[in-house]
Amino acid sequence: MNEPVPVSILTGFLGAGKTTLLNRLLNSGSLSDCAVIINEFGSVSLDHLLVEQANENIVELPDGCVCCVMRGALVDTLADLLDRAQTRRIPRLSRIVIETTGLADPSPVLKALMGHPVLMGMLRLDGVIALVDAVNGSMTLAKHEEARRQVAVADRILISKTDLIADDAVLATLKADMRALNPRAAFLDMSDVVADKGLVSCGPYNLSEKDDAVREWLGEKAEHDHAPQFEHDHHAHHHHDHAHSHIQTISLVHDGAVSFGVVDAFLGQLRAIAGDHLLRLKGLVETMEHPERPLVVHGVQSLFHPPVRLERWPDSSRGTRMVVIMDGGSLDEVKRTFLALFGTPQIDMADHAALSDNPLAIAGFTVR
Ligand SMILES: Nc1nc2c(ncn2[C@@H]2O[C@H](COP(=O)(O)OP(=O)(O)OP(=O)(O)O)[C@@H](O)[C@H]2O)c(=O)[nH]1
Repeated sequence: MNEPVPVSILTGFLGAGKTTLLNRLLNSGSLSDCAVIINEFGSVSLDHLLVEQANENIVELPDGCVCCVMRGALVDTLADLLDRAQTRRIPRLSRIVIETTGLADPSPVLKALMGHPVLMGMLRLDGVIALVDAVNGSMTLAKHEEARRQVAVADRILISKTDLIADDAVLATLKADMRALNPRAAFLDMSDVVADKGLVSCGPYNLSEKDDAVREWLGEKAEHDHAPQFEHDHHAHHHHDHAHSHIQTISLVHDGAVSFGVVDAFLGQLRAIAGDHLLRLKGLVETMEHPERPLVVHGVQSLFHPPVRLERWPDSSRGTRMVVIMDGGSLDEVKRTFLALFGTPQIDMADHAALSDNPLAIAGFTVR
């Protein structure tokens, strides 16, 4: 009988750096005999395009958040991978890594796996690795229950974007916030970690080392009624909260190339329109300046990363595909601005020149 295949869960709030870490692991060869399951929130999926390697072991779950509606699809995908490995249609798997969406509470995923006796005969739940962005981390933990749960269930917490933090006190506060949620997890700095197999291998997931609240979420009766540091409710459907909250997503698509100035103007306008409501922007853009090298844009709350260019298009589509995720605010305004700037004429709407010549627009970016 084959040894159970370890399953690692990679979690972390929107834009924390999960795909960046996966790319480092894939490029270092550490995941060569592993399968990677990617789940994304938003109907235009980009993550699989931003993962720099394409092979049959990288599987994208269809649109939807794995913690809510996608648990059935996850179980089917795992069963299919195991079947393909057993029937030697793919090589034997040494590990499966599941990347959750940034809005996922990982506990229902863990619970779904733990509660599936057939799968658990063939799989072994290994570590939960949570990524936390040093720039937005404390604010995100304060505002979003999903982020608190990601930290609480983790065995290992990787802190990303420490290179962007000038003040050590910010990091100290973040670590204290995370300690309050998870007293035992190891903290690692993303800029120090070696991207090898050891990073995703934490050893069997050990519930007895977890906080009472975590054991309760995972269905193990806890001694106490609640743990005060988590403002979670005990309603059976707590994990559906984000589906009914103010979090909304929009996909913006445009055919044909645009100038870099248009992209720059749109990013400036987006910051102004969305303000604190913006959780995430990511996109691939065909620019007139380098049509063969797509521009990748990333915004994570108020932090906009410098756009980068990919060497080539990851698939046969061209043009612009962007996803914007907001917590409240007006997606409609974002859409109208996009249509105006990207050159889709609309009645009663400012045109491109009026918007891009706006003296209040936020100053631009340089492209790496
Ligand atoms: N400076 C810096 N940028 C980082 C670091 N980690 C990630 N980023 C940037 O953060 C942005 C978002 O990173 P992703 O890897 O796409 O984040 P993600 O968690 O996969 O995002 P979602 O799937 O949307 O939740 C990108 O522009 C990355 O280059 C880091 O340690 N330092």
